Amino acid sequence: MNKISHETMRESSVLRWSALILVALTMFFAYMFVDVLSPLQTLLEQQKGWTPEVYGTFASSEYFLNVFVFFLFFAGIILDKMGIRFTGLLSCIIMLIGAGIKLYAISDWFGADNALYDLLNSFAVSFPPAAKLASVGFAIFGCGIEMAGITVSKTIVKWFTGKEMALAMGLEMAIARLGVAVVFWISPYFANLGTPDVVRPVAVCCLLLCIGFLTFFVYTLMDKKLDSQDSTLSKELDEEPEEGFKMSDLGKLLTNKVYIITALLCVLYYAAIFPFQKFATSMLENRLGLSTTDASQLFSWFPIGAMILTPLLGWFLDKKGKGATMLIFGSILVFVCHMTFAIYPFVEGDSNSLLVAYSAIIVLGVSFSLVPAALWPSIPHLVDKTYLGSAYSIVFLIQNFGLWLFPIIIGVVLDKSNPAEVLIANNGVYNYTPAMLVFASCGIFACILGLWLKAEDKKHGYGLEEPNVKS
Ligand SMILES: NCCCC[C@H](NC(=O)[C@@H](N)CCCCN)C(=O)O
Repeated sequence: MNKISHETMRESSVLRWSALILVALTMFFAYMFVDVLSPLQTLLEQQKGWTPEVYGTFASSEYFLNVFVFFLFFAGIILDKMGIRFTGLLSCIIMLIGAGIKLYAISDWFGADNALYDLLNSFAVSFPPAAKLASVGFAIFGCGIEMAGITVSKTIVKWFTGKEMALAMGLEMAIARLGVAVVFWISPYFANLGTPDVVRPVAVCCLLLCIGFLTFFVYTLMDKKLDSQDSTLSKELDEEPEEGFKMSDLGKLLTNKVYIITALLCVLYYAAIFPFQKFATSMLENRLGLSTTDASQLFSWFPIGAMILTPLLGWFLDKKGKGATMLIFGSILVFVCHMTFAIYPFVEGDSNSLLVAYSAIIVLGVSFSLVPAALWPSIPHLVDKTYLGSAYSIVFLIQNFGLWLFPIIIGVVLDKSNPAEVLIANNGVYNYTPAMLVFASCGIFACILGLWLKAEDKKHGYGLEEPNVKS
């Protein structure tokens, strides 16, 4: 009798974790690109005339096509139908195209003697042509990075189900956070290398994106081998082939109450994080009177804190569970941080003020570990794996709507709460209190949804409070 081997590459921890590192590196470089301009808002205003409103609209353009052309919706279907290798490579190519356009838009090559420049300058003149074209590039890049995000999530589920799934997701996010921390350091550094210039750091990050493409390409070789091992194994075990994705599965998703609660929690929570990240450097400059470099370095402790804690909390979730409880605590902490920046009477140059600011940023880092570490591994508990790609894509789609809307809201709130005459009277220092109150309110609503989710889990037993590793 032939002996059937149940071993696939997934059973080798070295190969499993190598696969994770390869896809995580793609996300590392992608996240660097996302925030390359975040620490340079002040320089953008001085050099390119991008007001907070222009900057806010540019920042939110990352999500525009995902939300309004439903790109993410199609990305989920493409992922479920075409698989990880095709979707992952496609997403990298889309990111590179978008990044190239953004680089061109802010460079000196795109200037007044250019027909496209003149065309973009012929309408909505308060929005500079460079910002318009950069927004188009960023919107295309946004399609790529979100498509890559759902592909990577599905990849992790593929390799780690029944194993250290939350730890793996936590580690992947930790590597992405490291990208954000690194870019908050190197972006002002490259910008100020010689004559201050916003183009240099963007060019560097474009090059790094190419490395991300290569690491994903290497991963596809492993993925192909794993698929062939899986199909040989199912033939040997005489298993029925898995049912593929059907359009009717989307209906199942959208009528799944607990899945929708999770998606709403996700949009509210992340609205208080990523849009805040776009304004954080400027907020710290204005609230504490710090230089761009100091504000940016202070803020970089947020992704660093999240980077250290997310895998640890992922490990905790694998071993002990308590996912829904983690979502509730994380939401409370985001509220605490934003309220601190909204109402604490910060004084320029005061060491207590600096201590409070550092503490609030660390609290935010802890929050940003608790929620992502628990949220993403909870999705496979709520839906069938045949439409997991679509399940991730629809959560991302709803979340992207919030990520698109909030930078615009905050830009408008900042402009309205700082009319020109008040700004002049305040020596150009922006009042950030109303904007921070908007962010804080998201934390409260997310917390309420977390409590609801926990109650539903208790009633129906989805296993959100259960450990992932089955011993
Ligand atoms: N495998 C990890 C899944 C998601 C991680 C999550 N990312 C997102 O939610 C993205 N849709 C938005 C990224 C926005 C960056 N501009 C995360 O916590 O990073």
